[in-house]
Amino acid sequence: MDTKKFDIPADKAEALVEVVRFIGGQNWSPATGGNYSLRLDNFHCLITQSSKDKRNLQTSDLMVCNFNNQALDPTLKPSAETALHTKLYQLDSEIGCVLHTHSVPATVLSRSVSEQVRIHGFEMQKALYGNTSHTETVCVSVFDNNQDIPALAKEVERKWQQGNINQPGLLVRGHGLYAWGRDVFEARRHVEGFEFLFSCLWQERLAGGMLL
Ligand SMILES: CSC[C@@H](O)[C@@H](O)C(=O)COP(=O)(O)O
Ligand SMILES: [Zn+2]
Repeated sequence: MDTKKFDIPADKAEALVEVVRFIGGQNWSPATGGNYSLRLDNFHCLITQSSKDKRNLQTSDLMVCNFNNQALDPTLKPSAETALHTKLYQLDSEIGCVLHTHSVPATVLSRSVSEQVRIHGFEMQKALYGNTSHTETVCVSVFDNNQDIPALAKEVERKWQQGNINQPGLLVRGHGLYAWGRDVFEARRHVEGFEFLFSCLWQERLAGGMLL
């Protein structure tokens, strides 16, 4: 067990809390759903404790876990989905922040497709790293939900290694969005971009097709 004391950098904790409160204010993290983390180094992340109210998160609601999903302070209970965060940090050393939301559009859209959500024709696609035109097609991978989070993380690893995750986010069916970025700012832009795009797609579906 890694019980090393870790001094949490105040600026990082405050930046993470600020983005989580913003997300909570959008109603993308209701009923304690969602979890949020930030890389501290190549072995540790700062992550939300389990079952905290994300709309009014405090820096004291954060804790440090290592990439083996162990809490440095064993008296604190880390997010139930810590293993997905730590898997992403290990898959890509450039990932600096992982944000997991439970919005209505992401949840319903993920239940209406099989393996991916295809997004085409929206200017907002450019909010997602690597996308430069509405004429491209953004494919967001969808994973079946699983209460066994380490198993779900392994499935993410498998698809990642096959090259099948090429956007800064993925959906878990009937559950929500995981989005990431090199820092909190970029991860927030990705969450906002995805949530906007999912909302557009869902509203188009409700309207019975494209509104063009
Ligand atoms: C309110 S149910 C949501 C949880 O089961 C889970 O999916 C979630 O996102 C929050 O879990 P948490 O342990 O608080 O990080
Ligand atoms: Zn969740």
